[in-house]
Amino acid sequence: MVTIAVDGPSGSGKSSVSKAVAGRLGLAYLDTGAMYRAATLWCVRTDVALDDADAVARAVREMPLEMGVDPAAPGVVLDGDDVAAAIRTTEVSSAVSQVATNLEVRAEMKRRQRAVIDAENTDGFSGGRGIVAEGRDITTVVAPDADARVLLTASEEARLRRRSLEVHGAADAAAVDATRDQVLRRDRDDSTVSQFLTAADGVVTVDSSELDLDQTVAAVLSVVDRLGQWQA
Ligand SMILES: Nc1ncnc2c1ncn2[C@@H]1O[C@H](COP(=O)(O)OP(=O)(O)O)[C@@H](O)[C@H]1O
Ligand SMILES: Nc1ccn([C@H]2C[C@H](O)[C@@H](COP(=O)(O)OP(=O)(O)O)O2)c(=O)n1
Repeated sequence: MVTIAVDGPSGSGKSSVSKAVAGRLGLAYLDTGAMYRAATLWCVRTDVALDDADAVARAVREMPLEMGVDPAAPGVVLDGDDVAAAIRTTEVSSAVSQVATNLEVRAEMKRRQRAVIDAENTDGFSGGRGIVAEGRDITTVVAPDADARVLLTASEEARLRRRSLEVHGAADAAAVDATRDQVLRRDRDDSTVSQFLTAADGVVTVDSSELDLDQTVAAVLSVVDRLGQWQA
């Protein structure tokens, strides 16, 4: 059994690369960013003011969230409702840092994420062969004991271009400008509570600026091969 931890800034390729790595190795996949996004949506839907830190923490502790861990179809179910699309809106992207910088929320998320990681590393009905978990603090806080820890980076320009293509279907100057807030401002806010811009001790950096998706997946797989003391 194995845990692979992947952190990095917005648009570095964490989700697409981690899903592909999990698929290739037959592992489960946990998108921890989706959990913070779901927490933000939950506050919005239950009329909790995002600037009321205590109320947000209380709401998140009670949030009925189920995270799917199949890399081919990682569902996000909030109070029985499939919110996979609803958590990707610009409204949620713009607001999520306010929830993610709440330290009580982070403690609750760490507890839930750890439970998923441990379940996937336990023999039994729900247990599998291991998991790839990605986010901002997986290599440092949630799973510093992971078998392989990767910081996925890319230049600001590459990250803006990718996100712009994804959200607006174009990467001209206007589209890139419209993406700045949800990439650069968000990273600035998020980096006040997590270290994902530089690699912590023992974490291997993979820079994807000049790589395409397949090359980035291959680079992460080679880190896992090199560091992994486990049997595939
Ligand atoms: N190495 C890469 N080269 C080109 N495009 C990439 C690469 N990695 C990711 N992408 C694309 O960039 C976009 C953002 O990737 P994503 O995995 O959502 O990043 P993150 O989870 O780090 O925010 C996606 O459309 C994805 O297909
Ligand atoms: N482990 C994590 C994962 C995400 N977050 C926060 C920071 C991000 O702004 C939001 C959303 O994360 P997500 O990975 O979906 O962000 P991207 O748009 O893919 O870059 O959650 C966090 O604080 N800690």
